[in-house]
Amino acid sequence: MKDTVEPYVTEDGRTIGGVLMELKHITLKFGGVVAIKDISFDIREGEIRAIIGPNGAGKSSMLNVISGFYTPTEGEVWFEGKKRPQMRPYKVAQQGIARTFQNIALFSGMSTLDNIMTGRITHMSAGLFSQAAWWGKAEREETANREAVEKIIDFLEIQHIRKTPVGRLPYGLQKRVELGRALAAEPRLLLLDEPMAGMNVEEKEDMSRFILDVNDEFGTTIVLIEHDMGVVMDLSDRVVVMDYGKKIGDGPPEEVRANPDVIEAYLGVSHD
Ligand SMILES: Nc1ncnc2c1ncn2[C@@H]1O[C@H](COP(=O)(O)OP(=O)(O)OP(=O)(O)O)[C@@H](O)[C@H]1O
Repeated sequence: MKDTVEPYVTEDGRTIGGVLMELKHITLKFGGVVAIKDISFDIREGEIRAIIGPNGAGKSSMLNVISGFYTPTEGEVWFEGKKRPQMRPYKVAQQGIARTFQNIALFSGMSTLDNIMTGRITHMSAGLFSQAAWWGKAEREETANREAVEKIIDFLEIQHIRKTPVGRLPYGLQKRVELGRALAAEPRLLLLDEPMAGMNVEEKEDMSRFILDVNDEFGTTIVLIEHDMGVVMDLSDRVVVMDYGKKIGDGPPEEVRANPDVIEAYLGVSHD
């Protein structure tokens, strides 16, 4: 099953396909600090892949390599069977990779609707000039974008706050709006940086359900960084474990949980 590159069906009926992204021998240095040391792993189509590890292990740095925000010092990123050349993050976004951030990065004075609309940017071809010249095209595009955003609002059950400035929303709902903005890009690969951080139990349950629903209903491949081990064990198909920039474990949650190196480095110490 998990060790083969053949597609397989999970116990809960989801199909995991071939390799979507491959990280090959990634090293990332910041001056003298080696944040990632020669790490390789793959991400398969349709799976939920978790990256865990103690504080400072290099998880966010790895997510930033995947999103194209950081260029690795050494190593290669392969996406859809091709080596990804060095490219700007917005180009990577256009390839179908979207993300949320550890600290909420929304426009607090803008409504839920408008914030999610900003996630459609990669689907907007009509620039300002062409909007003036081709009003009809821009209008059709606007309508299509509005429809896509409304669907996301329904999906995330946030109709009641669609007009509310997000700065006035409780934290858990702000995180849901941020997820909505990432979904608005209709990503093939969705990167979630600590989606449950700072949430209460009920908010975590809601967010877990939405992550599973996104994966199930849209077939979106998801990579998430998470500290809550219960959440990681419940949600993920496979887990990469990092410690001091190195990979010390990689496999299904139950296998990783039994790995002595992981127990020593991570599971044995308390977090947050
Ligand atoms: N922009 C940067 N400049 C210099 N050093 C950095 C930078 N970003 C990360 N680092 C360093 O790289 C290492 C890994 O950091 P990173 O934030 O990736 O870890 P993390 O596992 O995500 O940690 P946390 O769980 O605390 O978010 C740390 O030693 C950190 O100080």
